Amino acid sequence: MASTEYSKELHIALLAVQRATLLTKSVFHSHAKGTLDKADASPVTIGDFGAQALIISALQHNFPDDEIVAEEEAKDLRENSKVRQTVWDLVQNSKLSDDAAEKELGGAIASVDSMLDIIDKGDSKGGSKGRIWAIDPIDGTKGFLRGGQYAVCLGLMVDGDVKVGVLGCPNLPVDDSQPLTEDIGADATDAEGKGVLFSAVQGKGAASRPLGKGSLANESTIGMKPISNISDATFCESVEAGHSSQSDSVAIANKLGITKPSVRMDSQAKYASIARGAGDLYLRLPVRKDYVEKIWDHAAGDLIVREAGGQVTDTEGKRLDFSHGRTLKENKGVIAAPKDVHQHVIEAVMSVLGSK
Ligand SMILES: Nc1ncnc2c1ncn2[C@@H]1O[C@H](COP(=O)(O)O)[C@@H](OP(=O)(O)O)[C@H]1O
Ligand SMILES: [Mg+2]
Repeated sequence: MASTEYSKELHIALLAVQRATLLTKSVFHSHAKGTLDKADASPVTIGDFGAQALIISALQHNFPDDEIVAEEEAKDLRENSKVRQTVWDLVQNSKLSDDAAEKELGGAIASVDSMLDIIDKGDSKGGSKGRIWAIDPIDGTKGFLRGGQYAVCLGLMVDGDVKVGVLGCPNLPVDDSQPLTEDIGADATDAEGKGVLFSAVQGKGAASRPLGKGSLANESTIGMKPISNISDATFCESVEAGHSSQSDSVAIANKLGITKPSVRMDSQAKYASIARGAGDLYLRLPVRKDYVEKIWDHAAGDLIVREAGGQVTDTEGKRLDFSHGRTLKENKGVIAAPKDVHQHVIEAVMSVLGSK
């Protein structure tokens, strides 16, 4: 492997996200087949803890001095021995079939207690200094439960700037050119041709590759689709009406002359989908004034879209600012679009939101 800046970080992040995404898929299957005791805990809880443990253990092995901001803490696992055992069994059985890759990630976690300590390493306050990884072990909780879209997300920030981003999207099609539809992920977990790892390094472009099961398969460069006429654009938004205003998005679409209905999907799969040109715009329009977005919900997707030729800002046109701790407290909502139409979209967004 050529050693350019952040190439080791990218390589480890890809393998760590691959291993964790495969774990979440196996939880979904065991749950669907009834082999996971439903009384124990929700499959999201189990998948979240397992994926977070696997990613942090890989980061600690390779980058022991880095800080980590992750969504979960081990408190509930420390208090519930049955769920703890379920997660521990799963983590022990989640190995990549490529032994060399598994070794690069540091191999198995030593004990159940060290697994709990590893999960709790994700408690960094974040901030504007140093190397900080942001992890969302299962983003799009609701999508995961529906058998739809969800993503395993990992980003590296250095001095508040995202340098590396990786998204594991097990239910998106491998084929970058497949058009975006709402049911793309529904029940697709086992289907052929699903499962993608997206990645980007600052200044080096964005790529996709099949999720696979062993060594990392060949990557393809991805890029946003040029739009000659904004009225032909396809936009994505959350499935959850509580996460993004679906009435404001209709008004913004009208203003831009967009007639196609939105494509609704959960998770950062939205960022990935527009980055590969399967859709054009991603609108996330605040519903509650007091909600602050979390950095782990955006770090990887923000970089992947920008490296694919897009611009990502909040609803006022300000770049997402990852230097303020665990949240994006200086931003409201997200607007992602190809660079050359982004300003046009922001004007429509500001006009609709400003007139409310
Ligand atoms: N009121 C709100 N507004 C915006 N986002 C919210 C929200 N409440 C929760 N979220 C975040 O929205 C994420 C899912 O985004 P999306 O709607 O794009 O799938 C959730 O991540 P998790 O699923 O990891 O909890 C959660 O962090
Ligand atoms: Mg999330």
